[in-house]
Amino acid sequence: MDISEWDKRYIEGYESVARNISCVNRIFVAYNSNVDAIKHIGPGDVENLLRKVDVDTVQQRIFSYPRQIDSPVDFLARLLIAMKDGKAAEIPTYSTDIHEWLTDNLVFDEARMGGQAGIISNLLANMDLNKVIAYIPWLSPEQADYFVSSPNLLHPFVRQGRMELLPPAEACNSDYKAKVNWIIEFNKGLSVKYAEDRIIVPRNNRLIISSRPPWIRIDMSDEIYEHLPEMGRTVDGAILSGYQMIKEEYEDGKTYRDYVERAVGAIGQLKKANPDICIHVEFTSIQNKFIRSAILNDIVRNHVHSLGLDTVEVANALNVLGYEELAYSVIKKEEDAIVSLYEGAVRLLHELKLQRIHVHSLGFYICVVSKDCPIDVEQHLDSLLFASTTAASRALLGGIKSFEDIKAGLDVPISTQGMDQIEKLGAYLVRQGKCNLEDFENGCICTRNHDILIIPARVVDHPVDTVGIGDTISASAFAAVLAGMCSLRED
Ligand SMILES: Nc1ncnc2c1ncn2[C@@H]1O[C@H](COP(=O)(O)OP(=O)(O)O)[C@@H](O)[C@H]1O
Ligand SMILES: O=P(O)(O)OC[C@H]1O[C@](O)(CO)[C@@H](O)[C@@H]1O
Ligand SMILES: [Mg+2]
Repeated sequence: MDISEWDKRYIEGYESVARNISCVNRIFVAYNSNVDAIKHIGPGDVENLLRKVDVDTVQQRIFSYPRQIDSPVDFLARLLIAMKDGKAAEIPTYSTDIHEWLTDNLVFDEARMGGQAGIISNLLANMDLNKVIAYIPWLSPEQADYFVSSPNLLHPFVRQGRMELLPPAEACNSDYKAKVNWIIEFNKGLSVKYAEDRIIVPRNNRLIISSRPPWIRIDMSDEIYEHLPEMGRTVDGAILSGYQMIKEEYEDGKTYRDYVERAVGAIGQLKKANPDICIHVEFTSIQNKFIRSAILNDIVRNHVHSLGLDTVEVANALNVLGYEELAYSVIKKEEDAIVSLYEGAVRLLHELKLQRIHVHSLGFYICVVSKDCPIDVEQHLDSLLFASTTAASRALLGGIKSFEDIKAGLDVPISTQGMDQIEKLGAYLVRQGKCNLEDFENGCICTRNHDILIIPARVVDHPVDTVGIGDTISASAFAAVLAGMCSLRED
């Protein structure tokens, strides 16, 4: 299909999901939400910060590639790396020092809902889903304020042994404090001078400084955990994220094993009363390779149906699963990178025993689906087209306040670079005898042991910001897949 035919197919996809989305009864979302302190870096901002530290030390730190932020030098080193590559990254910090230094030296532009679970809960509630049940282990009054106040967005609360669903403002605990992450957004074309170097940012993206206060636990209270089967009975799907905050060791002697076990147990609890529940995990940039491997091998593998992630995260996942060569070819800027991305997604689908793996990249999405996925490829394509429309609207407007807002995304141009990229993948698939050109052109490819959906995505030239667009893509696609499943049950 050419761009005008894709435009028409996008409208069909949007309308199909708009008809079905009300079939979804409930979606459960957990664990992580935080406050995102967003700073849009402008000309001279980085140079000003560099004047406050020793630039030679920053240069040295760039070579050592810090995997956590303990100082302004670590922060500036990772910021320069991210800006130079235009790549998204999330780096943990375990002290409040950098928060204070950034507050004193950078000042943020806006404080907004952050965290995959927080962003996704608000998105789904604003899409008028029947019910979104959000669970945040550390829901403070300040954090509760960042949830949309809507009757369809509730939080579980156990009182006298009974579980109730309350608005977040009534379910919060004043003993908890807000967790604040810094989001440094940088725009394509921004130039930064440091030492003898000059960086020109190649694409809009963001660096996340993830605060990891000592009280953070990716876990559920025993009371909520015990009531999960009761809650899971009426839930069509669950979207789980935040596992990146699991640590190898804790001050009380517990280790990551305890929290991995609880995470797997919670998924088992959800399935207990509702074996058909569909589980999605939203992945992210995880600096600790050991934890990244444990999440994939011990939580996702065998327990999860659906995985959402971006291109770099596919490479990172392949790396810890032993496909180092393939991981490297995914991220090197060469002609066949998209072919490696597809081949990598196929390996992850089979290695992790998933039903679907949805990869979002700037300009195109690839979704590899197992043969036992309940919805057909055309319905699945609708969900990706709907997701791209929703993401484009978020990038254009800065947020989705209603289902109506999503339509604005249909006017965002389809990426011609994305079209060029997927043409390369199409040529490869036809050469490999995996499909004929017509199937490829329609975006739906059925091979012997998996199906593939490939779409060119709509891309906003100057997005309001980029943080959370990936969460938006994965969650709206997953909600649309659930809608497709529910509509099949109703037919
Ligand atoms: N300007 C844009 N217009 C449309 N989509 C975009 C734009 N910028 C980024 N995206 C999409 O958002 C995705 C970002 O995903 P990710 O890095 O997972 O972000 P996050 O985890 O912060 O939500 C990109 O892979 C791309 O598909
Ligand atoms: O790992 P953490 O600290 O929960 O942070 C997740 C980060 O990822 C995002 O959800 C974007 O995906 C940000 O909003 C948030 O700051
Ligand atoms: Mg993401």
